[in-house]
Amino acid sequence: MASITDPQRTPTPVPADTPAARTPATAPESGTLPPIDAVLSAARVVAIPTRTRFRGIEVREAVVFDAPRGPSEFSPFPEYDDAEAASWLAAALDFGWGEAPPPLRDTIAVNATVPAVAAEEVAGILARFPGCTTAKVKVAERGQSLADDIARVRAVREAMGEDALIRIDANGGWTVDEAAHALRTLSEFDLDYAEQPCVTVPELVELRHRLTTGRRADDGQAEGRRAEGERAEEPGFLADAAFPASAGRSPLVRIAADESVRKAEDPLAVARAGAADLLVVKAQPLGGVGRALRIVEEAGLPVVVSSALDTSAGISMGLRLAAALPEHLLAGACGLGTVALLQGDVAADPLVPVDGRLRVRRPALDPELLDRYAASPEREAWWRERIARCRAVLDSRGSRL
Ligand SMILES: O=C(O)CCC(=O)C1=CC=C[C@@H](O)[C@@H]1C(=O)O
Ligand SMILES: [Mg+2]
Repeated sequence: MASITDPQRTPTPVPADTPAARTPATAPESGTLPPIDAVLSAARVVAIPTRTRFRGIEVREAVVFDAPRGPSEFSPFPEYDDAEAASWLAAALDFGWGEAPPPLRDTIAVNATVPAVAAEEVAGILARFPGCTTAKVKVAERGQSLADDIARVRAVREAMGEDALIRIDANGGWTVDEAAHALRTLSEFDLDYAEQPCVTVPELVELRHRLTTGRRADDGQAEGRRAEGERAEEPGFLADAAFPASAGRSPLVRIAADESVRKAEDPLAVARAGAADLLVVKAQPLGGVGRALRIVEEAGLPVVVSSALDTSAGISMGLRLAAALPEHLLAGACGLGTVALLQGDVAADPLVPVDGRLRVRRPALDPELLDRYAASPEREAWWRERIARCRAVLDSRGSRL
């Protein structure tokens, strides 16, 4: 990323519930990144247990900033390298010290997010998302089977009723063959879309082709399975060589790209390749609200704004992105209700769904909660060093607010 400058941005009033009247006394000169000392002195590191294991995580660590423009967050997953994590820092600095684009709406509908839990646990998870009429269900979890996925999706359909929209997210866990088979099987649940069913853009292209025509692009033999995939041993996964032709030209189920946007060198490649019907966009990995907006506008595909399992500080960044999107590009409920999956939060009035929606706001950080969830001194030091290294990466890229 050469720059996170957005000359189009106009100053926006800080929403009422921010620690507001805080003048941007420490705000940097327009465009310049805030000094590292100011960034570190605004930082608090928290470690918040999840209610249920989610993408292998049982404790969510995050840095939250008590920044001049309001709370902000830096929470790349620990395994990400500095080059990738630097974009998350750009986003945090942009939201905490820069100007956010003006919101076009006051509330955002959100989906319930259902981790890869046993079917019996589904109702308990959904109860944390009151009023949500869309659910996103994790599937293709390592060590589980398609039968587990079907049982989980069925439990969601039974709990939410026929009118609910159900999406699935495979996090790239399937080969093309596995995905084609799984999506045909899951089509009885009338899915809204399937998020990142396979890892690569060519795989997504092939899958979309197959879901549209019922045939393989090369009309050849079944491809090999993902070598390390435990699910690969499941009988019947290759029984799809003659995938039944779908009627007409629309795919059996829409394909959404997530990792192919947020982890790609070129976040627009997936749209250019015609590999997805819609995009899932996240403000932190894409370098901030302004940059994500530009990517969405260039891609020209409908989007769902989603969380990175952030605290309310990071969720407010995602909300601001969702609130700034042109209406025709917003593809339904956003994946921003995930504070409900955490055991606690950094705000006394957290951004959890009410009547299936979140109000667009930046809740203040609560000092008592920051103390309660403070990370250990070792983890605190690790995150502070990470911030300094990522900040150096941004300097080397010539990044600006
Ligand atoms: O989109 C949602 O409903 C919630 C957010 C979500 O699913 C994710 C958050 C954080 C990490 C990701 O593995 C995961 C995703 O893949 O979309
Ligand atoms: Mg996803």
